[in-house]
Amino acid sequence: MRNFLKILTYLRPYRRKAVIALAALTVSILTDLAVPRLIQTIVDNGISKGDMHVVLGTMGIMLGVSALGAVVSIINTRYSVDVAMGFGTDVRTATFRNIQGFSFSNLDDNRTGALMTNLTSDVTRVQGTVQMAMRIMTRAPLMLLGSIVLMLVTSPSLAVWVVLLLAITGAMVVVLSTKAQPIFLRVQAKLDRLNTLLQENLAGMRLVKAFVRSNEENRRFGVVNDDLMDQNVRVQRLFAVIMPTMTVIVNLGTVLVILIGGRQAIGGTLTTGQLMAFINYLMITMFPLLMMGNLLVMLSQAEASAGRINGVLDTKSSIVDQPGVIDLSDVRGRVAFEHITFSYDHECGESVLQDVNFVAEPGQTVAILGETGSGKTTLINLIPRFYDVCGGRVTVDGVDVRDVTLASLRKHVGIALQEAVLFTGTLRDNIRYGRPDASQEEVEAAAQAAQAEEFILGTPKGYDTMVEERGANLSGGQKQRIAIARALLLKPSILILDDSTSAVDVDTEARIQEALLRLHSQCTVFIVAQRISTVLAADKILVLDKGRIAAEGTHQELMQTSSIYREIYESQLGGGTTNG
Ligand SMILES: Nc1ncnc2c1ncn2[C@@H]1O[C@H](COP(=O)(O)OP(=O)(O)OP(=O)(O)O)[C@@H](O)[C@H]1O
Repeated sequence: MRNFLKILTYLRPYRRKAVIALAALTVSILTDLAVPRLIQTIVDNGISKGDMHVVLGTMGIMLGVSALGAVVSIINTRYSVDVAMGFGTDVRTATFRNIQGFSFSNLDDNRTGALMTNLTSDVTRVQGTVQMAMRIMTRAPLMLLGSIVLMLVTSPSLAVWVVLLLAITGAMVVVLSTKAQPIFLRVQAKLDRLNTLLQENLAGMRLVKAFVRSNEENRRFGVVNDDLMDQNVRVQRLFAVIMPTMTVIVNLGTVLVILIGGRQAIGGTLTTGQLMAFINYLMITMFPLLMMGNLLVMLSQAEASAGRINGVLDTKSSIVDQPGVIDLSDVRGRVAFEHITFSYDHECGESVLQDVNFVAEPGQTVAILGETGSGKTTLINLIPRFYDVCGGRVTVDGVDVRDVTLASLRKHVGIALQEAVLFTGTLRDNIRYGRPDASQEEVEAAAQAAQAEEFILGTPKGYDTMVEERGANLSGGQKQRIAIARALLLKPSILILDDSTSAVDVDTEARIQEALLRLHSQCTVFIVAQRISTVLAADKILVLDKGRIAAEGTHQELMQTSSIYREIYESQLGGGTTNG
């Protein structure tokens, strides 16, 4: 229960409402417990003695008690719903906010599907359990206690038998729910797997179709879905046995009470009213006790969910501002890599970058070339400090990127990521994503430089055209140009284009480069490229090979000095233009 109890700290703002809900619950229990005693009075003092006044008077009290019971029940439900919903919303918000603070490395460690499950079904389950806790879960033990006390007061000798029966039933409930617990946890695990599979499938539906893998996907889904069904069937089968068994026990208990109580009543040591009260107490005690079985299972599910939520909530971003760091201001754009070693492994095991050294002077265009997997994206990700290095340091204007605030560093770095991610909203909103206050003129200027304006104005609604989920209504090249415009709008001192013109035709790419040239004096540009035509005009070309800089220089220099570069050049442009 450690995780569930820990997450209950989020109940703190709702303490007052929780107390009201529990107070209302206590009154409602008292009213429930009063009814059998009132029936006893009606039978013993009214019907047996032929006193209609007692019958009518006690009935009046019963009605009043029932009405009070109904009112406090409504109050209890209202307040417990308020508490549970508020609690659930706060936990969801806290989890979401913590995920927003995740570093790239934290995101690498957490699968999207699992995070989605945390934010949806896990939070809902914990929230549901809190609501149950304030209604039935507290009710059951209190009811049990109250009934036992009242039974002992009514007839201690009969109560002893009933307490024995309750103890046996309680033990059975614990045994059965302990048996059911692992099955319920397995159902949960299967459901999580189904969610992850569904999410992956729906996100990649186009790929599934393109590769004609629907049958295989149907089979995969079928396996997981059948698995879930099997587990659910096992749970239901267990319940099919548990519920009738419990009913038999309740009935046996009633028979026992009638047998022993009947004898006492005939012998004159127990009144008929007391006997009836006993049977009623047995009923109102047994059912909450049986329900405790379900509640124990619910608690263990909530514990598992709370464990997963706590896992996310306790994850601290691996990239944070160190104490005493300053804001980076007035950036000129000199970027230096000094003996950089980097690994994705938290323990800095296998290196992806090794002893990388270079300097990009303000206003220079630095192109990074290299075969796939050579470490190009990894290298540029170190400039905005998406990851921390294992050795060496990355500096901007001579300052280590770890010695300035993340927000101020990233404000000066515009980046168009390898995969152009767009959000639902208008094209304008997407371009303005990093600077929502930008004017229309600024948006247009950025779109023009990114060669995006022509296609934007070609759409019926222009800048107001809605982008569908993940930019589904745009072409790859259009998405890339919006992503470049988005980066340019920041007017960054350092601009990073990570293979972000790969889906754009060569002419458009050349026009984007011309526009970037005009920005030269204001901005240091890093271009990761696969196409050599993209890098010919760069002030400096870095050729990466298995995480090391294999060659560095301008196009002309590299044609003289680097065989790897010459090979790439020959293979792509083979004897064509040598401008640059
Ligand atoms: N998030 C990550 N976690 C672990 N390993 C990674 C991660 N990202 C990249 N790698 C590994 O690091 C190496 C360099 O990857 P990187 O993406 O930097 O290459 P790249 O040169 O940009 O390749 P491409 O041209 O295909 O984009 C690869 O071996 C890759 O498998």
